[in-house]
Amino acid sequence: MTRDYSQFFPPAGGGKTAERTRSKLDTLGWQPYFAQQVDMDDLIATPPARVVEVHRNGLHVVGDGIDRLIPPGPEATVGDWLLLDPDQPAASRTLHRKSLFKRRAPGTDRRLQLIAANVDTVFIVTSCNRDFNVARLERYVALAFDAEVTPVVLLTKADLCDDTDPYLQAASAISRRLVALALNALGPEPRVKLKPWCGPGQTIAFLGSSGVGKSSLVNALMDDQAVGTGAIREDDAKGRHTTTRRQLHFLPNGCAVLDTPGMRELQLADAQDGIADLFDDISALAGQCRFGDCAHDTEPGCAIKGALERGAITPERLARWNKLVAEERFNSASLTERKSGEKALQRTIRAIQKTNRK
Ligand SMILES: Nc1nc2c(ncn2[C@@H]2O[C@H](COP(=O)(O)OP(=O)(O)OP(=O)(O)O)[C@@H](O)[C@H]2O)c(=O)[nH]1
Ligand SMILES: [Zn+2]
Repeated sequence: MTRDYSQFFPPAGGGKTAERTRSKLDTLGWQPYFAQQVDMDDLIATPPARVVEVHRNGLHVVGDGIDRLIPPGPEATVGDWLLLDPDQPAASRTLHRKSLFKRRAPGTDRRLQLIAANVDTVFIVTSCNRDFNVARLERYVALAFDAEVTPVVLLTKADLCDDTDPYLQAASAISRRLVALALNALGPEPRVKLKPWCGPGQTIAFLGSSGVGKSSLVNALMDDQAVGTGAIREDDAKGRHTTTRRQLHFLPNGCAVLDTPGMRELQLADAQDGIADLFDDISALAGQCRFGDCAHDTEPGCAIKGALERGAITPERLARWNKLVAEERFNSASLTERKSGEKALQRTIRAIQKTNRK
């Protein structure tokens, strides 16, 4: 179904303005998915604005003629679209998301931590060298599926590698739904090869270990407008905000790049649905075991063991599935510990700040 949403845009000042509004919003990543959630009255009273940064003291939002900090209130993260209530910004409505990277904090409250919203494509970056690791790639692909974001695997440093085929084959074998490309992250190649996912209005993000070429790729997409690497720093011990770059920034062609510390720290925690997607064949088999709590070990009527014996699944893939499931459990557990550690640290920092103010 295609619909013309132009009617939803306020015609204030004539057609030219409406067009300008639309194109400004388009370059911020406004898509029919969001437009169909609002009617004309909403749009006039509460113009759309996108969250480009989350600060401790509020949300930085950008829209057509909007570039401001609003107080905390809306449950939103970087990449979210708000209908900005000009009189009561804290009461602005968050539109339904196309996709969401999140973490569920385990423990009693199981609070949801929102990492990044409305990413269209996530580039999972690794290099054609010893960084390459199928198990790690699988983990990232599971995360992407869980977030409902399209994953594309990028194998960088192809220029330093004699034969990229084995890497490409191993990466492509992870899922039928996965595209994998080998390239040189430096120079003009990324602009050409990544074009299908980096058009105006698209939102992209990068996942991968340190040193694989994520910043180089962004720089290459920026033309020659260099992005300072390491430009984002966390609040320092005194609680001063030292971020120097927006977490959602825009390429000259109107493609949005989402880069948050949270994205870089994403673990497998809560990628359960993604794992099920990635190993849909094995997950389906697990559901057919005679016992609901089958450990796929010595139990009679185990569908997974049966498939293994028939050669329908390989022992290697089964081992990776087992490992992912185990890691997922481990990560969820260690997150609780990490969280309580963080809270204790924050309490200490606050106590120090208080003493300093006296
Ligand atoms: N020859 C070659 N060098 C590359 C390629 N990609 C990255 N490099 C180099 O590898 C180093 C690390 O690249 P970065 O872009 O900083 O890697 P990163 O993933 O952003 O690393 P972090 O910022 O630590 O997360 C730099 O010296 C790059 O010039 C590539 O495809 N070919
Ligand atoms: Zn079983």
